Amino acid sequence: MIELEGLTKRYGEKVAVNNLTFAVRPGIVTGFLGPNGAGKSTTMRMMLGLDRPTAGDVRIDGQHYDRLKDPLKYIGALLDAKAMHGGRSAFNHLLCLAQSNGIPSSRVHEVLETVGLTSVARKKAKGFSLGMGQRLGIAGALLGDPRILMFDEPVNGLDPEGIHWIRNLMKSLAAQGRTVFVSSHLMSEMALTADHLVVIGQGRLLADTSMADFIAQNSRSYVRIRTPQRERLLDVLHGAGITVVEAGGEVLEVDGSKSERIGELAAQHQIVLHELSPQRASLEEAFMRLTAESVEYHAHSDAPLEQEQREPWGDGWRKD
Ligand SMILES: Nc1ncnc2c1ncn2[C@@H]1O[C@H](COP(=O)(O)OP(=O)(O)OP(=O)(O)O)[C@@H](O)[C@H]1O
Repeated sequence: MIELEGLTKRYGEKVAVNNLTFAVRPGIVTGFLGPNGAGKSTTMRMMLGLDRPTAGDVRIDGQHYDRLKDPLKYIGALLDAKAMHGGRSAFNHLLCLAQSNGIPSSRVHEVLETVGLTSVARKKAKGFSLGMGQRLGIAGALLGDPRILMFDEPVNGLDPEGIHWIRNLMKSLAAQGRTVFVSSHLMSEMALTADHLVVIGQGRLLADTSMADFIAQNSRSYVRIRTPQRERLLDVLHGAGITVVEAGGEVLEVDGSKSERIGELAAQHQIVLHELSPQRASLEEAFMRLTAESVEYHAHSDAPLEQEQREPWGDGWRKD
């Protein structure tokens, strides 16, 4: 379990993390979402004692990170896959980590096998692709067989097979009762992996809820209907007190989840339906809806900005 209490980090005037209170629980995968610059990496760094909070507290199984004896046995983390000595082989990189944390060297072979790097274990890490580097970082996180795992953008650079592998790995770690905390900008992937979500924007907590509730609370659910007998169906639905949004052509939309009722009414009145499908927004839509106001950097695909609106980080970007 990871517990945050009023966690705050300021860099000068900038409040990177603002009074965050939440718990990351064992047995499930918790996704950590937020737009660019929301404060995710800063929060994760504070969890690992790499940044000191300006205020508040974060505890790993009830203790501060810096009080943990052999911390890799409590919490394993992948923050930056490139943060390793490129001149060392994968094996030696892991061996150094193991030796400095009281972990038997036999464990190095096990984790190399788990992440699929056994055949390149003696090769220098600087020759590794981004995906291989991610796998080596994950091996380091698993080395101490910790109860808590934290991954910052773990699928970055992985091919589809690698993405599938890490999804299953995270799910199986959670199924073993471990605490799994993972950030990603890949919403479709997060939707398949996480059971619970913590969402932040501009350093503040925006949501701490199950995946299903998050999507339900931040999106419109409706039924999409296609019929060649549009006018007849409209009359029937109006007669039954059902409000219809007309989407053009053969398509009608009805807010809520009334597909059974609509299907029954259509059958009663012998109206042909070509489609009757309940629609639920994707995690991506729900996320964009919730975080729209806390996105700091917007790309504009319309007309180019006037010169005076441009900012030094590049054409087409504007800080609101
Ligand atoms: N060392 C630092 N000094 C000054 N400002 C910093 C520092 N580290 C982070 N920040 C600022 O704090 C804010 C949060 O940054 P952070 O990297 O935690 O966001 P993030 O959610 O991880 O973003 P991304 O999704 O882009 O990786 C940003 O505005 C960033 O510029």
